Amino acid sequence: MDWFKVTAAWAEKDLRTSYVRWMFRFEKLDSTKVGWWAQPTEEYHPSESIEMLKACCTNCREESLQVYEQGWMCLRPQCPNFWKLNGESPPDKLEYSHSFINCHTPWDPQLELPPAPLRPPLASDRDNYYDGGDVARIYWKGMCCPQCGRLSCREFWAGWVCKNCNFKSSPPRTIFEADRLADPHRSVFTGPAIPSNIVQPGITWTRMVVDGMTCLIYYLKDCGTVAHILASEYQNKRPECADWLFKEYQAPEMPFKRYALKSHKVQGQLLTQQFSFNAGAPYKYIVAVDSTPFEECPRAVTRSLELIQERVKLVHPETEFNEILSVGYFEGQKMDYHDDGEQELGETVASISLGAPAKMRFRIKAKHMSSYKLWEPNNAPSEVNVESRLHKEPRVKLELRLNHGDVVVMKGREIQRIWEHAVQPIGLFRVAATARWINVPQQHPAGVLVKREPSDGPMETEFVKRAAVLGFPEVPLISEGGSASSPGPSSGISSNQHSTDTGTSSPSSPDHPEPFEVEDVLNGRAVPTAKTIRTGVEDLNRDPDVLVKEEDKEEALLLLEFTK
Ligand SMILES: O=C(O)CCC(=O)C(=O)O
Ligand SMILES: [Fe+2]
Repeated sequence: MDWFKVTAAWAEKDLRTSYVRWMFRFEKLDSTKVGWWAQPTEEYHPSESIEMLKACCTNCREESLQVYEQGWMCLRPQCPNFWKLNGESPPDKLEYSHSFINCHTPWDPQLELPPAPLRPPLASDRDNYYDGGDVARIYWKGMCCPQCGRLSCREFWAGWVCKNCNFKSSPPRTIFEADRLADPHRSVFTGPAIPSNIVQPGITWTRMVVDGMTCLIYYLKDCGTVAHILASEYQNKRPECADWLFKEYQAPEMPFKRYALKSHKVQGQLLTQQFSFNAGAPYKYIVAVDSTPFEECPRAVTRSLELIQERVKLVHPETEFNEILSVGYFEGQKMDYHDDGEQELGETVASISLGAPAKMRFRIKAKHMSSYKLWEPNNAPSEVNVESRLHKEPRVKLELRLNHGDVVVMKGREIQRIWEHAVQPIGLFRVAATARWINVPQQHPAGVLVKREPSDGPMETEFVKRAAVLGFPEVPLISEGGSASSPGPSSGISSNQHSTDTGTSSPSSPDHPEPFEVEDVLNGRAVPTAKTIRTGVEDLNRDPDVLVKEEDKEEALLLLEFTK
C-alpha cells in the first residue's frame, strides 16, 4: 500500500435503502508513484492547477464539493436539498468529476513526509521498546519478510518462517518464573490456599482440604461438578511439579504451534490465537490438531498428565485420561466461550494452570437459559418473573480465579451440553494443559477399503491392509479374496446403515485397472482424509467383521477414502 492523506469527506445517499454513508477522498502523499492497484488504462494526472469545484446551497447556505460529473448536489444530509440534482433524485450510476479525481491538494510539506517505513520492522528489532520479553503482543503478530516482503503469520513457537522464501526469524526467549507473572498483591499461602472465586446464587459448593490442598467443589445443578484444587507454594516447588513444568514448557524446542481454525467466515486461513500441542489420543477440538504419541512427547507433557492425574484422584479416584492438550497463551490471548463436549469425549476433563493467573468463567449456553427456571427454589416464580430475572441476571454463574499450579476438574457430560466456559489469562504468559479421555475405538487389524477413480472405467475399490495405510511399508497391498467392488458414483452410506444387498461387490477381473500401489499412499499421492479415517475407525469398532462380510462392502467404502 502507501501513505495517504484524507482530503475530503462527504455524504452519499443510497436511494434503495435510504441509508446515508460517509465517503472519504484519499490522496497519495507521493502522487508521482503509480499504485500497484491502478489499471494500466487509468487516466490520472494530478495537478495543483486543477481545483476541486465547490458551490453553495441556496437552501442551507453551506458549501459542498462537486464530486460527480453529472452535476453539483448539496451533500449535507441535514439539508432538505441533500442528494437532489436540480430538484430531482440523481441517477443510480454516478461518475466522479474530472476535477475531483485529478486535483492535487496542497499540503504542509512537513506532513508530506511519510511518518515511518511502511514495512514494519522485524519484531526482534523492536526488542528494546517492549517490556514483556518475547511473549508481548507484537511477538504473535505477523512478520513482513525482509527478504521478499511476503507477510506471514507467526505459526511456530520457535519464531516466524516466511511462507514464500523460508526466511526464518527467531526472537530471543525469556524464561519466566511463575512468581514474576503472579499478581504482586496476592496472598502467598504456605499451607492450604484460600480461594477468591465468585459464585452466583443457585450454585452450591463445598470446601475440603485433602493432602494439604484446598479443594472446592461447585455443583452446577444436576449437570455435574466443577472442582477447583488450589495449589500451594510448597506443592508447586516440589520436584517435577508446577514450577518445574512451567520452566520446561518454555523451552524453544517445545513443539507448540498455532493451528488453522477449521471453520470461520474469513477468506483464507485463520490461526487460533494460542499455541497448542496435542498428545495421546487425537482430539478434534476446534482446529485440526495433530497428535503425538506419548512416547515421543517432551517430558513436560507426560509429567503434566501425571500431575493432573494425581490431583484428580483426590476428588474422583476412578478417573483416567488418554489425551492432553497443552496450550501456550502469549500476552492478550484468551480462549473464548466453548464446551469440551465432543462426542468421543469421556465425562471428565481436567486442566492444570501454569504461569500467569487466569479467570475461568462458566455460563449457561443461551439456548439453555430457559431451563434455568427449573432450578429456581421450590416456589418457582411465574413465567413473567423468570423472564425478567433472566434478562437482569448475568449468564456467568461461576468465575474461578486460577493461580499457578491450580487444577480444575469438570465432571459430567451435561456440563458440556448445557454450560460453556472461557479462560482469560491475566498477565503476560500462561500455559494450561487439559487432560481428557477420548474413546478411540481399536483399529481393526484386517485393513480398509480404498477407493480410486481411474481416468477411464468405473470407480475402483481396493482392500489395503490397515498397517500399510498407517505407514508400515513392510505390509504389502493385498486383495481381499478378489475384493474390488464398484460402489457407483455415490458411496455416501451412513455409518449405521448396514446394507444387506450382496450384489454390490464383484470379484476383481483382469478388465479392472491396476490397483493402488502402497507407495501412492505412503508418498502422499493418495491422501487419507482425517474425517473418513475417524468414521472408519468407529465403524470398524462397532462391527469388527465389517470388512469380511460381503453384505457390508458398501459401508466399508466409507471407512477410508483416498483421493488421487
Ligand atoms: O486454559 C485453560 O485453563 C483451559 C483451556 C480449555 O478450556 C480447553 O483447552 O478446552
Ligand atoms: Fe475447554
